[in-house]
Amino acid sequence: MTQNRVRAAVFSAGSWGTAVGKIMADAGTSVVMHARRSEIADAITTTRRNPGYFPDIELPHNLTATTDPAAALDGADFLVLSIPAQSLRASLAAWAPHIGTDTVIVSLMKGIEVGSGLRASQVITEVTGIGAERVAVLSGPNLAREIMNGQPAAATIACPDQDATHRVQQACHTSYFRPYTSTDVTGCELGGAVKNVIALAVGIASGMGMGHNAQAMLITRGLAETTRLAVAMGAHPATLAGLAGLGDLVATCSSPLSRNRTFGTHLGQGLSIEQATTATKQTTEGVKSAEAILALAHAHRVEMPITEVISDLLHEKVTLDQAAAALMQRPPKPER
Ligand SMILES: NC(=O)c1ccc[n+]([C@@H]2O[C@H](COP(=O)([O-])OP(=O)(O)OC[C@H]3O[C@@H](n4cnc5c(N)ncnc54)[C@H](O)[C@@H]3O)[C@@H](O)[C@H]2O)c1
Ligand SMILES: O=P(O)(O)OC[C@H](O)CO
Repeated sequence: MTQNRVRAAVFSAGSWGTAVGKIMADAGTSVVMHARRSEIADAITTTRRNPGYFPDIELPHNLTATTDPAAALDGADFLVLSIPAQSLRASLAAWAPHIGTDTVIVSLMKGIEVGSGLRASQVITEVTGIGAERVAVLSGPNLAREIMNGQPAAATIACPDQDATHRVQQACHTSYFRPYTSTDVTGCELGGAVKNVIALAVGIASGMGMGHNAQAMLITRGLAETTRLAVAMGAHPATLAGLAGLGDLVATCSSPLSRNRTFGTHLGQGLSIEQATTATKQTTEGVKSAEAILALAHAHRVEMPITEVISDLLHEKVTLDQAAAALMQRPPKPER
């Protein structure tokens, strides 16, 4: 690994933040993680391990951590944001005064803000006043644990400014992580957010004892409704057939490592939403975002039957059996 003199501040030191911090450090970028808890920050800097998430994985020597947002952001070329989408607005408002005038913000978040219906990149531009050309998103089939284990993965980095996209690409390209570039921010963010809701549905089906036919049906029809919404909101359909769409959907819906799929499995097995939340522990974006995505679907007059049923289930308006019947008993129609 060669040092490239580029600096990245990664907020925060959760599962995906830690994995992307490691990727960037392995790519030669100097990384400072921001952790809320001093015991996590101290452990990362002194033991080169994150005891809260990956106690078994040694972190690179060019990655340190702090609880001080100003220190983390001092001289940073990139601010990488990886916190729950619903807490982005409040947290970023506190960090914004420390962001440099040339810093490019990279969003890793896969959620839609409840109430506003905004994607994370839109919340970022609204809160910071920074132009969209300095806000990139990174999304793809990226289960953090596999990447921490050094297994190969790829992602899409999207930003309207191609120079910014290429700089982010260089700062996170390693032997095990292959980033592609795109200008379709909307498509990447919607692909990442909606796949979480579809993964909840697949998990529920699996928990209820349904087989691979049912799961494949949900994945395929899930992609159809994701693409309908994304295209109605200005995305390119090819993005939804790429890493940030189909790729992420397949990984998340298939893997027991996915928190969204696992949460759904718990519900399908009869756990309450409260019990599933306790059992899942880490951020499960689909649970909150389902409602916001459904509101977008209504606003854009797009049919999203799976999202609608999952939103109804999460609001306890229907039972599991009623949800399954609601999908299977829809009027027959052509596939497209
Ligand atoms: N874990 C993955 O494999 C993965 C992969 C790709 C994308 N993502 C996305 O990355 C985002 C973060 O997920 P994660 O897996 O790192 O979650 P996580 O639960 O592992 O970590 C969340 C981090 O955010 C911090 N945090 C929680 N609430 C906060 C608040 N109110 N203000 C500031 N910080 C807060 C926590 O301290 C923690 O460091 C999500 O949008 C998720 O969809 C996750
Ligand atoms: O664990 P999940 O369900 O949040 O999914 C993680 C990543 O988004 C997979 O790409």
